[in-house]
Amino acid sequence: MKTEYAIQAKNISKTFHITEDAHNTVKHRLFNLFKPSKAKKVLALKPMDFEVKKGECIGLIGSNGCGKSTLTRILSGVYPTDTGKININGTTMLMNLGVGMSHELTARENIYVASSVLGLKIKQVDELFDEIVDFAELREFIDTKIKYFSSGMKARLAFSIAVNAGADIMFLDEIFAVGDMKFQEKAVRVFEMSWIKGKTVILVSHSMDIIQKYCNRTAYLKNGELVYYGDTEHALNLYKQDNQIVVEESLVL
Ligand SMILES: Nc1ncnc2c1ncn2[C@@H]1O[C@H](COP(=O)(O)OP(=O)(O)OP(=O)(O)O)[C@@H](O)[C@H]1O
Repeated sequence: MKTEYAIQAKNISKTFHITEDAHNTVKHRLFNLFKPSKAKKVLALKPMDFEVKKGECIGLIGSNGCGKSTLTRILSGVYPTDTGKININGTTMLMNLGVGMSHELTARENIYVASSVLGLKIKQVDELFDEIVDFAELREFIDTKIKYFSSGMKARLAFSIAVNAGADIMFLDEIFAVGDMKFQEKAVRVFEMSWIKGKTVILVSHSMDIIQKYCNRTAYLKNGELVYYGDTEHALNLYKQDNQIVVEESLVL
């Protein structure tokens, strides 16, 4: 039987160009007259191939700044890739703190915009609207601009839209680390359901337990490089080995 892929990415990479010490205030300019701003390149993702089969739940692990969010943003189309090619088979939704939603729009407007991006018609959004609002538990704030929302409220709204509007491929960036305890429990329950329903999930998490529990394969990133992609147990072991905490003997009581 032919394998069906949700994501096929070949030779993708990303470099960010940043300027350090931009002298954009008068004070800054005066004190730095003879010191030009420095341009710097950050190679956030080294060239890599990345494939996800339909219905898989893939873990993405690695230390802070190793490129996990950059990879999910490239695969979900938020950032263009510098090199290579990406084939996506289905609708995608990236869930992390409010990415993909407009801060100047209300929760109601964001529901309509995000759902239509996922391919729903206005009538379908009308039908799902109450379910999305109730699941997110945000009825009171439905006509509030989301720039006034807490990070947990934004994450709840994004999660509820994705789950109810039915994105085929979900990028969940630390989704279980936001929201209060009650919402986290609900998110876990729904997550298990959505997964069973055959959705494709790419799960970014610093929680080894969550990765171990849900992911059949895991990618381990280190300094922008994909050092391992395969068996979850093995990926977690490599990550743990690289991050063994050495406690100085003199500090041990
Ligand atoms: N928009 C951006 N502009 C410039 N540099 C960026 C940008 N986004 C990320 N970077 C840099 O790219 C590198 C990878 O960042 P990324 O956010 O992908 O890491 P991460 O693995 O998701 O980290 P964390 O676990 O802390 O969330 C870092 O060095 C970061 O500073």
